[in-house]
Amino acid sequence: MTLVTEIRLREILDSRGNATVEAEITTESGGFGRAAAPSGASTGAHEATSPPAGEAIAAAREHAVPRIEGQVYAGDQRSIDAALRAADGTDDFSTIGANSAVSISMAAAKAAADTLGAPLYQHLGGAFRGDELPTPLGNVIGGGEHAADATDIQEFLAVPIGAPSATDAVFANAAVHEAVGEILADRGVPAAKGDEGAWAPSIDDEEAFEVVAAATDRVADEVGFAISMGLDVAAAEMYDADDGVYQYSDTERTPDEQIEYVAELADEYDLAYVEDPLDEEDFAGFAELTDRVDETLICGDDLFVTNVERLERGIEVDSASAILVKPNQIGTLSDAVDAVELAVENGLTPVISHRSGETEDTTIAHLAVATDAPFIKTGAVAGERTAKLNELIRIEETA
Ligand SMILES: C=C(OP(=O)(O)O)C(=O)O
Ligand SMILES: [Mg+2]
Repeated sequence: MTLVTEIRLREILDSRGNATVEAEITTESGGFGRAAAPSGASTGAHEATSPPAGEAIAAAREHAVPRIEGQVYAGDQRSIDAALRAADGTDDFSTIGANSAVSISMAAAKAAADTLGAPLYQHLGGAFRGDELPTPLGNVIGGGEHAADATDIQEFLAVPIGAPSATDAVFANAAVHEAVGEILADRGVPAAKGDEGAWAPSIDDEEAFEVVAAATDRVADEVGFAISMGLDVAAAEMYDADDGVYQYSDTERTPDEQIEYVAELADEYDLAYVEDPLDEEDFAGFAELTDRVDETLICGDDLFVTNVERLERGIEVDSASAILVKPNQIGTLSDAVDAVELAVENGLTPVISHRSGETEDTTIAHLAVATDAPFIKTGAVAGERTAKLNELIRIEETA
């Protein structure tokens, strides 16, 4: 039986060394699930609220735990997530915290899978899910809010679109990361790493494009399949709403100039993917850019924040061709899956994603496989990133 008998909550460390929430759930027949909440640095203004871990845990113990223990079945994910919403009583989880909610939601799914003796992706995706595995987007150079004194654009991503398998794609991204390190060294550029394990050199965006293009070309030649480039501009972080301009280190761009700039980059570098090219309130600007580019996925992260209401707004005006899905942006697995389903019904590509602050938790690898998402964004190297990538390799072996 999957009746939840016990929920334990504790503070653990995330990859930035901050406290985050970990949940453990035990079921009546001894099933066990453990999950932890990630945390963002370049968070969207419309994300669910995550208070400090200690406060979130205290609130969840008071409001949510008594409503679930002995009363809700872990295998019934919708009921678990409805109980979390009812316990919280707000739209944005500001009572118990999205960090408490998402860790309990994910731990329940894992406890149910354990009780059933099934892998998590199978429990979440069911027997008749598709058999495609997601292609990983690997962050190889990063700046913005994820590193000091580095690029303006937050993420330069390797996109191994021609990889014959997810495993080949994972290794290709790591090879691009290594090649970027070598090319930077050849140029005499010292580089530490940012929050997600990507190189964080003190170079301008133009040089980063050159370096990543050289690295993807070099590795594509070695592995014999196509590797494109992608970006997360995280443009909301550089948008100055008072002046109505995007602030770059060396220049500023009006919204029209920003659209022009990103469209030119997409053309010049054959970008397969651009996330958050414009401010999180600019549904119309996103739509203009999506219309301008042919081959480039335009993805909304801060724009949609995994929220079906914001996604509906974007669908009405054709704002984007892809949506980033981060379970902790919205607070439960059910809400995240609803966003994936609405996106797919309307022709948008779902991209399941990590946060810049992560743990060893591997739920998103299973979620991506369960939902047949074509892409997963979870870094290229660093332990908390390879935890998910290695899980994908294991899943590919058995799925
Ligand atoms: C992963 C990202 O960063 P953060 O978790 O800081 O929002 C992102 O912006 O896509
Ligand atoms: Mg983003």
